[in-house]
Amino acid sequence: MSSASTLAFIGGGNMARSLIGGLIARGTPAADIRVSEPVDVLREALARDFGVQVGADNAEAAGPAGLWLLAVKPQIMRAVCEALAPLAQANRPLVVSIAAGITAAQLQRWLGGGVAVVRAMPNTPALLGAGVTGLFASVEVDRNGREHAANLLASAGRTVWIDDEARMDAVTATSGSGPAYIFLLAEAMEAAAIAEGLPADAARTLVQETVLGAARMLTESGEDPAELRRRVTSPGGTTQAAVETFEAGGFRALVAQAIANATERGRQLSAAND
Ligand SMILES: NC(=O)C1=CN([C@@H]2O[C@H](COP(=O)(O)OP(=O)(O)OC[C@H]3O[C@@H](n4cnc5c(N)ncnc54)[C@H](O)[C@@H]3O)[C@@H](O)[C@H]2O)C=CC1
Ligand SMILES: O=C(O)[C@@H]1CCC=N1
Repeated sequence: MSSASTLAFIGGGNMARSLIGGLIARGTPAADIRVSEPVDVLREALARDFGVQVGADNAEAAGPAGLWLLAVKPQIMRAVCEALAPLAQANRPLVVSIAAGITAAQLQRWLGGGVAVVRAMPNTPALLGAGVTGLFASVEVDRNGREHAANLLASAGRTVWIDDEARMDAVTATSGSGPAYIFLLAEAMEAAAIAEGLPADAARTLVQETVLGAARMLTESGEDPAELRRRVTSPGGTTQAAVETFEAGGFRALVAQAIANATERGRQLSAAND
């Protein structure tokens, strides 16, 4: 018998862990979360850290659950879904997939058709409740299903509905992968600070707090990033010297190309794993 309140994670890797951490921190009872994960150490860590029910059998985790959260890699999504198709047809759960690229139509087909499918693209700050998730619902998802999916992901941070599924690859390239871009910038800033003679621990603290402070100004002021940047930039000053260097090096075009390539990779993941 499946229960609407029980949630099954199929795959208990990095992103599942971040989402589970967010859910538990915001009051979802651990007893309502079941996780299926083949790697022993990951399974044991989830049970130890969050108190959730764990196992290695996908159907066993999914059987009692009204909502399935598919958190496996795009490359194995087809095999995982096809193995769960009889259960999906019998129980008609709400299925939420967080896989990059994989489309609602593919998930539908692999699960046997007629299943309510939501595509969600969260990001790892979900662990702190500071994530953001783009959501797309297939036509089979009713109002309750949309609310259920949105409430689930709201425990990870803010949610944004996307009407055109084709744009989910752009969401993935912007916010799904986005934390890695900020971490890359932090790595580069730290290395540069050390090269300028700062001790490593000082460089780390300075970069960490700068990223945090800038992110808070961006979100809490609601102001345009260009205006916030302008206020740091004294004419003829140090910031101007740095920003001109970024611009001369093609920073904006590089960011645009990086996000375009990530978007294209989403499409390729769909085609390659069909
Ligand atoms: N890491 C991230 O920042 C984000 C990842 N995603 C998506 O989340 C999904 C998972 O990504 P990660 O957590 O990064 O990868 P991961 O590799 O950390 O997690 C996937 C987990 O699935 C497990 N697994 C492998 N075969 C399985 C099977 N047959 N049944 C059940 N579990 C199985 C693996 O052992 C692994 O722990 C991907 O589809 C990715 O596109 C989405 C948003 C952000
Ligand atoms: O790199 C990836 O493919 C996944 C999807 C978004 C973040 N990580």
